[in-house]
Amino acid sequence: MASLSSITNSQTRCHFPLSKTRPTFHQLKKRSLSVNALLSKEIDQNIPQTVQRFWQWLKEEGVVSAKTPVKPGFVPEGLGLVATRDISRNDVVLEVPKRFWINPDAVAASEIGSICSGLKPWISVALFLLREKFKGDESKLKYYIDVLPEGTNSTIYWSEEELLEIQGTQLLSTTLGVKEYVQSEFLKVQEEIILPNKKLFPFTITSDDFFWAFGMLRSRAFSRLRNQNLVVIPFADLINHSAKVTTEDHAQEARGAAGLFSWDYVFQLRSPLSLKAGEQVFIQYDLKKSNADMALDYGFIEPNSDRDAFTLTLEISESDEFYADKLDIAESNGFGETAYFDIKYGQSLPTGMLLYLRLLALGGQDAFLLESIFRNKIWGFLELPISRANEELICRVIRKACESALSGYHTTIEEDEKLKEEGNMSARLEMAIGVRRGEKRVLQQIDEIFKERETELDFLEYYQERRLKDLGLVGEQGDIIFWEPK
Ligand SMILES: C[S@@+](CC[C@H](N)C(=O)[O-])C[C@H]1O[C@@H](n2cnc3c(N)ncnc32)[C@H](O)[C@@H]1O
Repeated sequence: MASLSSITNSQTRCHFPLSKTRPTFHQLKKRSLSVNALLSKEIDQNIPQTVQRFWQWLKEEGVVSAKTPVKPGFVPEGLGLVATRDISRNDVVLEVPKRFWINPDAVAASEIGSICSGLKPWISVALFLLREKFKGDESKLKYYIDVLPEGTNSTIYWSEEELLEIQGTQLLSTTLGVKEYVQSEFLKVQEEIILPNKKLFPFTITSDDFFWAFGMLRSRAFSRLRNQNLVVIPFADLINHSAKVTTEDHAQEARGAAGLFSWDYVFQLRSPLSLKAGEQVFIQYDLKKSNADMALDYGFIEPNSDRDAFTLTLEISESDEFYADKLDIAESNGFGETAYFDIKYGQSLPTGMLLYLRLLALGGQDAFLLESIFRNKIWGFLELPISRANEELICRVIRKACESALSGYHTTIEEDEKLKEEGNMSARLEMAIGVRRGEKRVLQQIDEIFKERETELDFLEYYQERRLKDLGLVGEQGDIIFWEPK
């Protein structure tokens, strides 16, 4: 669903103690749970007034009608959409006309359009959302804003104590990087837009407010629509995620009825699964996201290991005597000075990773391959082992990196598993344990791959041997071929 990865995707490692400027977490709004089987056409009376008013507003605006087969309900994931009758797979469950969409176009057409025109899209939408929130009764989106939560379990809202639970993880460094980025964007927008335009922003916007808006966009915006990279769709954004859904194409823009007599673009959501009345409608937010991404963006993770991942960052060192040649080769083959490889649990190493590693480790007697006469062929050579020394160095460096990363976590996999078995923990601690266990499992998997490779070093075929074979000077069994003079 929301894939605001373009906002930032920092891989930088940051360290404790945390910066003191960190914003504090908004308390999650307590929204009591109630039944999820909402079979009547009217909304359940146990549901808070805010949700009832929102539903009423949607009806008055013609967004929902007797034909709409879903309505808001309280579910374990917070608010969600519940089927009011049986729904077949691919049935349209809701349509929201364009005039309700919250996106950069809506900002441009609003009172703050002219002052937001040079801003990053997400910042302009965040300001718009905040302004609507502060306008209260004056806002035409009031009933929608009233049903938005005060936060999520995203790691950007975790306390210092909670963040200690993800010590040593990539999730921690990404979280701190994102927080630093959002905070600096806030200070900039405060100075350049908010404070100089008191008439348009006649209220105080704090860093916590800005983080709230960022978290809402990150967890609720749809990003894969045609022409729409960042759009929040009231009502549609009540839909929750389920791992049971394995397809992603549930949302689309279509021409449809935007009122009793008008037609416009509508955002259309289809159910990926067939459902019985009373069941919750789910979608798949993003198949590609790791559990760490899910924790940061949405504030929940999946329990299975499919989303366990670790990003390996490899870099051509400027102090490498062959820096310029290696960089040239990397760049000619779609890489750069730094390369990021997302390694997933249970999957083979990403394409290009071994080649990039062999390039990084190239030196000594193999350095002749860096000469310009080999420039067009070198990437092909790197597909297979170059020399024992090269392959051995790769194994050593990677295994050492895994060992060092593994030593940065404050618990072992076994300890995490024991804690998990004991159960009875907060959602955030459960996420922390899941992510740190997942990262360690991937690191162990990487270590295993290179450990096994170390045992094969004597049996691999290297560049020189292949070359001699190509020239017909070595037989398939490695025997030297002699020529008898005729
Ligand atoms: C697009 S909103 C969905 C509506 C939301 N449940 C609400 O109460 O407003 C996304 C947020 O819903 C929650 N959510 C969605 N799917 C979930 C899941 N499978 N497990 C836990 N929380 C989920 C998370 O807080 C997430 O950030």
